[in-house]
Amino acid sequence: MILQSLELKDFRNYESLSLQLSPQVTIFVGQNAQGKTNVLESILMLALAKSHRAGRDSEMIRWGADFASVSGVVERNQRNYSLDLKILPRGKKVRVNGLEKRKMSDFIGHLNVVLFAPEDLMLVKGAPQARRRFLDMELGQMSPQYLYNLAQYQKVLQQRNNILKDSERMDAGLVGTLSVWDEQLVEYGAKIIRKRLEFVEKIQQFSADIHQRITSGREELTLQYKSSLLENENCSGSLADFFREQLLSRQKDDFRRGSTSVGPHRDDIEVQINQQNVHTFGSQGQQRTAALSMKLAEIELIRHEVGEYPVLLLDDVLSELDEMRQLHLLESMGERVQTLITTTMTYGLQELMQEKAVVYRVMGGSIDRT
Ligand SMILES: Nc1ncnc2c1ncn2[C@@H]1O[C@H](COP(=O)(O)OP(=O)(O)OP(=O)(O)O)[C@@H](O)[C@H]1O
Repeated sequence: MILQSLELKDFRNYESLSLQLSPQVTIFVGQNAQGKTNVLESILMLALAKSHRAGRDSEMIRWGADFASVSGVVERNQRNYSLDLKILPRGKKVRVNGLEKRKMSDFIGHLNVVLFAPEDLMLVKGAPQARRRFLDMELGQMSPQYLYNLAQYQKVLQQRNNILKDSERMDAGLVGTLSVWDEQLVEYGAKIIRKRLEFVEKIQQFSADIHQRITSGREELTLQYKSSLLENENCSGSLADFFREQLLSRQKDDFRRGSTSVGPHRDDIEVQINQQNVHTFGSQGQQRTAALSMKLAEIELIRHEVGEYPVLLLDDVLSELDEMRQLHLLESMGERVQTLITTTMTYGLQELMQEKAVVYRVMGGSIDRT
């Protein structure tokens, strides 16, 4: 799929911006804090209606403005879709081909993106939270149902944790509602785990192939979804039954900690190279290569699932990779994947890409073609 054009109004440091994008490579060059990442963030908003870095949506409204808007035209399956997203101080409004959509899930998924930022190189080395985010971002844009289940799960989890934290100050009636929250937590949680399991199995195949290519066959990469709820050899019932049972048996502890100790919000992906856990035993280089393989696998998985390549967003990441890994990244983009790159480098990359890239210079919230 191709994002043909992008228009911003009062988004971050852009008062007004209108851009045509190359179907192949577009490079945004500029010094720090000029607005390069803001452009990629706005594209992420068109894809996911969610930013990868803003705590609250309203942070993206240009200071002093009433609202922000992001619009773009996406070509997929030989059809064009115009996507509009308006960010208000409270809430968002979205339209597809001019028609307002009440449910975000009817908007998300028209544009698929894979974002690769320097922090993604910590995907394997970093905390489990980063790997859960990886799962949620990709599954979320491929499955509106997953996104819905996740949002419901988070809401219920929050309610349950509020009860656990404040039980002493609450009346017994309210504490007694815990079992109602438990039931909902089990319902949404089991669906999330099943979907994540399926996703990890699929992405494992792609990332193993890519990793083998990058390491010239020396390393075998395996990914496994890890959840304490999947270790239920002694329980003959379903995943939901085991989850329910675990919530009950850990209830006392959970009250003491003031939080819920079991569920998909505690799960992880175990990454192994040649049967060794890379998080614990891998070298820095192995951890970075494994992360690169996982991100590149996302591109292939989306193509496999939705029938077209996603748009690849590379946020200042090339300078973080050595030449060999850079080459693999650029190779896998090839001619097939529309790619948008931000960089502070004024040499090297441009020379490498000059023939096929459209290059924009970014300075203080304005963009000029070079
Ligand atoms: N809501 C907002 N309104 C106006 N300006 C904003 C807003 N939010 C962020 N900015 C400005 O946007 C700029 C940061 O832009 P961005 O994060 O895109 O930088 P960048 O060019 O990617 O830099 P780097 O190379 O350091 O990552 C800062 O100057 C910041 O003050």
